[in-house]
Amino acid sequence: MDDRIISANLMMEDAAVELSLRPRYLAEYIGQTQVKENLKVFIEAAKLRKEALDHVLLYGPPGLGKTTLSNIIANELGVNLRTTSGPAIERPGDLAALLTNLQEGDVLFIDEIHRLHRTVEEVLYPAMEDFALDIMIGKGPSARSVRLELPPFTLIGATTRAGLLSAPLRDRFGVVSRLEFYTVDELAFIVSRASEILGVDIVGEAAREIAMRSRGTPRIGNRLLKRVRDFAQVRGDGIVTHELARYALELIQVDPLGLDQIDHKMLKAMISSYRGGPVGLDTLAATIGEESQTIEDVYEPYLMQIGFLQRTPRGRIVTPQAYVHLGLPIPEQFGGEGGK
Ligand SMILES: Nc1ncnc2c1ncn2[C@@H]1O[C@H](COP(=O)(O)OP(=O)(O)OP(=O)(O)O)[C@@H](O)[C@H]1O
Ligand SMILES: [Mg+2]
Repeated sequence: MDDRIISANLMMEDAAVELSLRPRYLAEYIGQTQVKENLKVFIEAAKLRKEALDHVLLYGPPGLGKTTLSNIIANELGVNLRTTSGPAIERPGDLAALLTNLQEGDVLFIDEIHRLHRTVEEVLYPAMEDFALDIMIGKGPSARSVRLELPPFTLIGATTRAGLLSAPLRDRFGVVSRLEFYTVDELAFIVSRASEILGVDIVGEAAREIAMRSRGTPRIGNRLLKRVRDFAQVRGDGIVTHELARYALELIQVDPLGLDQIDHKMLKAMISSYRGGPVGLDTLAATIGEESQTIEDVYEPYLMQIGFLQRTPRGRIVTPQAYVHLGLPIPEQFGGEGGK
């Protein structure tokens, strides 16, 4: 079970708070400037032409704001949003029911769109392209297909794994946007905004301290803020000072770059047992008792982003920067002393 405090995956305890912290309009959506600027134009243009916005694919690691952005797009368009997810649509008929219930211009949001069933995906093609459903009536030789018109709509698909999307599905999205990890400044802003909404008294340096340890991910920033607030209330006088934030983050074992004990364990195991790599993904997974896919989608992207891990055809390798961060001597193959 993935219950690490630095996990970017949604946890039960996040759900209620996330709803209240979710920005509702583009102007409140911090960061992702490129994606936002483009969307602003496309939304404006669709509204001017009184047409449905082109289909949008949002991809990137968990917790970066894909669901949030989908809600915002519907709000900005002033249309309804229907939400579902790839695995929830079991049969083509389920999708047909969703589609025929849409009103003109509505947004249908399909989360985890890479997990759509093949047969369902095929129904989606004509729906996306021609706003039509092809329905088979009857069986055997007398079977025939009837075409049903749909109101023009916008499909927004979200995925952490764009690589798993079939080419025909990917090609049917007019707008494809990749969400990036947030900068420390952006995260500090997000944490400050969340503090205001939650009524947490926090100083700027503390918000920044939390931001630095949030792995570029708003969901983690908001979660760390809640934990730090607990310490401020129980061990302090309710005010999140810089010292208190540092003290709390140290106790919950999230280091200054946002790595936890498991990251440390993984990197150290790669160094001590495999001389820093290359190590295959499955070996790595077995070493830390985590699923390969979770490592690949959730933990590794950040470690690569900060330059601690590199992916090579033969496996993952630990970089010199990681040795420095862990306080270990840089090995000879990187021109270091190798602990001699
Ligand atoms: N740009 C942003 N500005 C402010 N807060 C944000 C932003 N992006 C995300 N958040 C916060 O982070 C939380 C998580 O975002 P969201 O649920 O949209 O992520 P997601 O990409 O859909 O994750 P998953 O891949 O797990 O579905 C939101 O509830 C919101 O509070
Ligand atoms: Mg989501």
